[in-house]
Amino acid sequence: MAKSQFVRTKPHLNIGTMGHVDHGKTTLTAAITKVLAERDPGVNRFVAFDGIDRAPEEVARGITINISHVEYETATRHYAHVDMPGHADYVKNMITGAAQVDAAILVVSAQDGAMPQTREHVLLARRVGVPYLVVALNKSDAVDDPELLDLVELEVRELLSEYGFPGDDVPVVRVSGLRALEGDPHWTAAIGELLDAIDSYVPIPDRELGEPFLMPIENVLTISGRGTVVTGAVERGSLKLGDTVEVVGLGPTVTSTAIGMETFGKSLESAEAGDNAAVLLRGVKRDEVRRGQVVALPGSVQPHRKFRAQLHALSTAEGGRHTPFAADYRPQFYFRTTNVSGGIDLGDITLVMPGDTIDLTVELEKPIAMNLGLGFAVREGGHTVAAGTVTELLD
Ligand SMILES: Nc1nc2c(ncn2[C@@H]2O[C@H](COP(=O)(O)OP(=O)(O)OP(=O)(O)O)[C@@H](O)[C@H]2O)c(=O)[nH]1
Ligand SMILES: [Mg+2]
Repeated sequence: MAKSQFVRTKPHLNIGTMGHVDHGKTTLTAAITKVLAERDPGVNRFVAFDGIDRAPEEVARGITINISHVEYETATRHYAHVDMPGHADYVKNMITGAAQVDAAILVVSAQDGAMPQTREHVLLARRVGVPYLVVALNKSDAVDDPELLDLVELEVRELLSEYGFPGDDVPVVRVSGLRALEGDPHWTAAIGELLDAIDSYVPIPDRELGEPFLMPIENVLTISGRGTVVTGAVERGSLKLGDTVEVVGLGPTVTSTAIGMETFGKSLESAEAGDNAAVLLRGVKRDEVRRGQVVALPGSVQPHRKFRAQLHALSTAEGGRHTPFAADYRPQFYFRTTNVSGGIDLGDITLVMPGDTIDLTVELEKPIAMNLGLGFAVREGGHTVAAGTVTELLD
């Protein structure tokens, strides 16, 4: 059965919900799809709360992409929305997902105000380069006192400014995901206001279409009778059907040709930066490629193990360590869609205190496809303890 063709009619943006555990990210995501499905049922589909976190489903004889994304359209734009979990595992998703979002909806419960993970996520959004934040002051139905809402709003604006976001200008919209899901007209209109704020505040991103193609691999699938498919969000550049690509990182570089492409179940002639794409690779076996590698224009990116970086050790208040670390430290380094352990050389520095920003040399156990400016996170025991940027390639 032939797939329908993906038609680019509106600019496409990637967006996500982030924020403290239980502040209502998933409820809000469901509410957005509900409000838009009612507004424009021809293009939008309601995704209920329990439909948002489900595992990827296989499409018979087709190519499946990462379905933890929901898709919707406003009057002017097409959005892919990823609902990021609020627990400690968050950062891994942030690096695989939010590093590629064009904006994030910071969900803050009006009942609780900014909490430790709200702070941690704002900091990480800054570090991994999320360019725009819009605040959903959720659970506003549960707060009767408008002065209390003003106070929470002020507190969130200050927090944003503290981490270099324009706290005075960021839209802060009072919403109730729960009441909107229940169909309450006041809170349904509030979701509309939030979407309007996103449409008007977040500019259409400059997609780096002129850059060499690069897509980090999130998943590898086998389509029986057709071959191996890799999925991910295109980071930069574009890829046409029939183009030659290299799969780089973690092991030997593999050369192949893109012989099929899809996005959200529709076939693509060309995958562009910002697209969630599935790419069928000719002649590649299932075990030759894996998550954590990148698909790239041949010769445009090399695997590296050794590099210089600027590193910010999160303060204890930002969710970081309680104690300093020294040169014998061997944590996990999270790049794009994978993590690798590595050792560090601190030069003259003996101890790195929580809150310090330093320059250091890192040597990874396995090579990662790397360019200058690539961001990474450092985690130990399920917690993010530092965020860094590659400043020099040493091998
Ligand atoms: N009163 C009220 N409760 C809400 C609202 N939104 C969510 N809740 C409730 O808050 C709880 C958490 O909601 P979720 O949407 O699961 O929160 P989350 O941020 O996705 O949680 P994690 O993914 O676990 O971090 C649920 O019991 C929701 O029913 C709201 O607007 N008003
Ligand atoms: Mg959730």
